[in-house]
Amino acid sequence: MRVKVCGMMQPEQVAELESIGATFAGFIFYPKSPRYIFKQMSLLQLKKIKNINKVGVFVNAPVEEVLHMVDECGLHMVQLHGDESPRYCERIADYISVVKAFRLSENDSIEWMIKPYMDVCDMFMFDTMGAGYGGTGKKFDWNQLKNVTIGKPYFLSGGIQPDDVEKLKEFAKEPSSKALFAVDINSKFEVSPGVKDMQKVKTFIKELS
Ligand SMILES: O=C(O)c1ccccc1N[C@@H]1O[C@H](COP(=O)(O)O)[C@@H](O)[C@H]1O
Repeated sequence: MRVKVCGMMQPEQVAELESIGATFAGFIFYPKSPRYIFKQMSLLQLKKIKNINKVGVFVNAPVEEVLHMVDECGLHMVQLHGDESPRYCERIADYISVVKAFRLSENDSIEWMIKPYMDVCDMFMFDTMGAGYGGTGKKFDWNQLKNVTIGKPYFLSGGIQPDDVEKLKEFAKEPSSKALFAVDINSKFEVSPGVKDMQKVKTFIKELS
């Protein structure tokens, strides 16, 4: 199973990701996040990272700013984690692959939420609704995804933790999980915001593969 390690802030830790089997590194471009990339990494350091797919995570940022960062930092994919409209996603998707994140509450109709985005995004992400926009460390009920036709590859996110490996393997076996593209990990693997426990990340990826 592919793994995206999100909220990376330390160049030395990013450098390790490929060799331990991660597919994507996520960088948060949301200034209000404790994982805001430019708190600990310079633009030049980010530009120099070449050995892993770089995903930029944005929250309601102006389109021009997102596209500027895509070019400046050499991003491979953009994750839109705010309240971005389908038209907004479409404008970004003209230039780069777009992952639209949906923050789920109990009883949300996923089919209804994703429908307007179906033709304007490349992939989806499902995360947990909470205070703020992401990095809540909380899980939603994955059963909400059962019996839903997602129709696009998706990332499973929200509070995924080191001891979730067996649960994830079981989830991936469900017929309705065939669109599961990758697992997204973040705050539950941290020593402090933006500083990952790389041993935990390594063990998780190894056990999951
Ligand atoms: O991590 C953040 O600070 C953040 C801020 C704003 C938008 C998105 C953010 N992170 C994303 O949230 C998911 C879930 O994180 P967690 O596992 O619940 O901590 C994470 O993978 C990021 O993509």
